[in-house]
Amino acid sequence: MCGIVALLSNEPVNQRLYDALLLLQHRGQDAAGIATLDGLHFHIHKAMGLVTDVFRTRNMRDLTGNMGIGHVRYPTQGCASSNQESQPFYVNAPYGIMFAHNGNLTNAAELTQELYEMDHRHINTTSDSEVLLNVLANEISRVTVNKRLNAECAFAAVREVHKRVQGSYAVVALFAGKGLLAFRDPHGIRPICFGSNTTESGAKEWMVSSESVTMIGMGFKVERDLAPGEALWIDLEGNATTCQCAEHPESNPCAFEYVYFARPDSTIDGINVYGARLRLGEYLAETVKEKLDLSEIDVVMPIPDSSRPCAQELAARLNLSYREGFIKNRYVGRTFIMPGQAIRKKSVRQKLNAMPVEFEGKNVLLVDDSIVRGTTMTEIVRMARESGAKKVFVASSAPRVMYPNVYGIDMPTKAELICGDGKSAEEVAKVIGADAVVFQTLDGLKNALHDMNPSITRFDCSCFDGEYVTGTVTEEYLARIGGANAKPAKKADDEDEGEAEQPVS
Ligand SMILES: O=P(O)(O)OC[C@H]1O[C@H](OP(=O)(O)OP(=O)(O)O)[C@H](O)[C@@H]1O
Ligand SMILES: NC(=O)CC[C@H](N)C(=O)O
Ligand SMILES: [Mg+2]
Repeated sequence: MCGIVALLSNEPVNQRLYDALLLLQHRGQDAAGIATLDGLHFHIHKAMGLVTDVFRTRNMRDLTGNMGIGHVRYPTQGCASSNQESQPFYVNAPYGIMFAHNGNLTNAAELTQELYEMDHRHINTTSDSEVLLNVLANEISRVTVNKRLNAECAFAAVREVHKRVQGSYAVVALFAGKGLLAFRDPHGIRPICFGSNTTESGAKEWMVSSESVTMIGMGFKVERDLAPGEALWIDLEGNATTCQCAEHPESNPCAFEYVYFARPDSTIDGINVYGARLRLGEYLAETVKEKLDLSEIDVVMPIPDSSRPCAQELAARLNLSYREGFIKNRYVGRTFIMPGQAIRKKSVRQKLNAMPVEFEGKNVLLVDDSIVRGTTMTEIVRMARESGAKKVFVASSAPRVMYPNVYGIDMPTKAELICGDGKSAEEVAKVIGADAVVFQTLDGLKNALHDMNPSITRFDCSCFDGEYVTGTVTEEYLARIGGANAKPAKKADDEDEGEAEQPVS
């Protein structure tokens, strides 16, 4: 999952893009970048690291201009530890395009070859986002032969992109001297929304972002989500036009956004994420009631951060007491999206600390939003026992994660998933050392989300049920990415660290 943002204004945008990226930091911790457009000149700064580490005062000063885009990266393809694969990406023709992508293409290898042989375009990284940028650039070139780039041309190009590209994509692309294009894949797997604001001088400014929290946090009015397959063009005068570009759009938003990825204070496709997590707690409470003897449970505890709303609702429904037994170190980021198992494992202990006073002599029910590789829960159960818990039960607000995700969450192989070999809840309990484990049912997940927005009839639940909504994912593809991703990534420490300056706050 990455975070993308674009801002078009009549005032400088550098500081506000930085602020927006801070609000999207939970979507990607590996790299960050901002590109601004000043007249016909792009300025860009991007590097590995958190937003606060990447941007120094001198970088910010260089990012002049009243429009720009930003990106925080959580890699799914290509090299995880490369400055060159951090975004935004740039191509100089046609016009000069600065580009940021959230999602994952499932035909990037075929497209790379096709781009080289048919379109004579060279891809110089292993990032699927560079591939998508070049497909877009190629289609823009084709539709603008003897024409000036405008909304109509941009939409025609997006139609062609939909035909060639498979997978998930939410994109912002800034064209030098022309305007901003944003678009979403025909299944609407990854989120993207847009909003506006009227400045003190009366001018209208626009923001496009992965999540509504950036707009709310920065005083913009959320207009709406881009619909699946829809594109938005905003010209340099600030005139915005939208167009449905897909032949058969379908709304299949990613269920994992609601379970874990997105911020609870965002609303995606009409579903408030916090509300969805409470609802998941209601359904999970029903399953816990069926599977466990409630009289045995003394206390319900969340695993900070993401499981809190679910755990609170579950405790309330079951009339059980709710306590915080784990204290989170606020300076350690999200462990699931860290690169590499060793760092993830070490970080769980650094991030969470158990308070014996809440555990001694008690039977505890620990609630997490998901158990994916089992890294967190294995450590957590051990810590609960070390702190004096008698019995340790575990509940997950997501069903068993059994299949690779190919749409933007970095879990490409079954082998790395604790339930990838089809383990039952009892078998998982043995592996993580719990007395019992209860998973949300698949229907519980689907119903909870559907209740929140009945107009959406199918969510992308592929990592839970193995059904890939784009219909283009083959066994051969899954085998290929499993192999490719098994390659050890280059260590982040190998990169140039640059000179230290004061971060901008
Ligand atoms: O089974 P695993 O592979 O360990 O993955 C699942 C865990 O990872 C996430 O936490 P994370 O620390 O990333 O973020 P959070 O603070 O938002 O809960 C998620 O909330 C689970 O706790
Ligand atoms: N999670 C994402 O959206 C990743 C974007 C892109 N596939 C990359 O690996 O950089
Ligand atoms: Mg967690």
